[in-house]
Amino acid sequence: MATIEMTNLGHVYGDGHVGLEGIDLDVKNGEFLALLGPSGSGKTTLLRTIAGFIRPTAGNLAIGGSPMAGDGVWVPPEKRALGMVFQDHAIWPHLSVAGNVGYPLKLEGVPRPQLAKRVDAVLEQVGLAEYANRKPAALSGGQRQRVALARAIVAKPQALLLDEALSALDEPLRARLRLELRELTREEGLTAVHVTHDRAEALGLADRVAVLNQGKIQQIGTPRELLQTPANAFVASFVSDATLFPGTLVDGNFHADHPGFRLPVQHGLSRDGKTQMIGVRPAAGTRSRRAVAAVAPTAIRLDPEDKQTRAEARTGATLARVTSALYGRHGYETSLDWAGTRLRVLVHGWVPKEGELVRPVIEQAHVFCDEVDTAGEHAA
Ligand SMILES: Nc1ncnc2c1ncn2[C@@H]1O[C@H](COP(=O)(O)OP(=O)(O)OP(=O)(O)O)[C@@H](O)[C@H]1O
Repeated sequence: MATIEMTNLGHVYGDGHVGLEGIDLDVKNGEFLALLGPSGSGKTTLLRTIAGFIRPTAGNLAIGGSPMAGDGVWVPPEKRALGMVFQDHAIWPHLSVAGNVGYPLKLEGVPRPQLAKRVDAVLEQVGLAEYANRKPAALSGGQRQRVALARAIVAKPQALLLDEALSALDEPLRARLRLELRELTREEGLTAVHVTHDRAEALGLADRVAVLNQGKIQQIGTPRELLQTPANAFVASFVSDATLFPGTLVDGNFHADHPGFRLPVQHGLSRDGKTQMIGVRPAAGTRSRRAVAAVAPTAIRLDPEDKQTRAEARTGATLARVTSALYGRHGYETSLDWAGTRLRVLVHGWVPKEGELVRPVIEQAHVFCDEVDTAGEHAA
């Protein structure tokens, strides 16, 4: 277990592609950190840079307080004492389970009795004690991934690096391994960095999550912080499925371009009531500027179709039409067409029907300045 410190870390690939830029990230001792982001955001590049498979073109990396890369220092991967698990559980088919798990210790020249003891202990931890003599071909996908995990931790690495390690597994096995992985890293006090594009997995598993986009960190925070106080429109949209509404901020009041958008509370931060407008940071001396409001699916109430909504529709009010409603664990995940904007809403207590006319009531929005370009890109 160790800290991992990155300062202004960057990597430009040989063809000029920017993989990472200006990464400042400190992973604490024993912390479980998830790297989350869309495809091509730099998650794998960052993990491979920590592992030592990629040499950064800028900045510094230290593990356990020792410099690994930067300022003329370069420590190769095999000298970094890290455990790695990949998506495709690269284990050797010709070795038994115990042979696979003990391999890193054998390379280190650990004496046989000591090696056998440690292998037994780790196999016990991952629930494979009875499978020590089996060949990988006679194991299930989940069991093979447990072998890969046992092999990664057997030599007590400084940190565990996981690259989409659970992504190839089906639910509910994946959910079970997620829990086991968390328990195991806690028991061993392991520092872990886990790459995933699965938001639920990152939020459910990690102490903190670093959200990446286009090679840069957008926000680092606890799952709660990312959901409650997203740093920008990208994070709100990617992490919470927020719908983005471009508009203008005039003297601290947000005016959306969308004809139906209303924020009941304007001017500032009213955190006490249900209706909030958070995160308005108007630039000094600027009275009017473009901005974007991010509205999470949980921050909108839908009033179902009734006499009143039908009457409103006749008078030209901007109502929304339900395009789909999927039953989920937390309610109906509902998509709507709201005057050309695709709106996502989580509905409780009633079942929205396709084609139904409903009235969206926005209860909370995060408003961000300076992000109209990003907003345009990510608006649904
Ligand atoms: N070998 C390479 N040469 C040039 N560019 C590369 C190379 N590998 C990755 N890239 C680019 O670097 C950026 C980051 O890629 P990376 O694989 O780290 O993203 P990722 O977030 O892990 O994506 P995914 O979830 O699809 O695996 C992308 O724009 C990608 O096209």
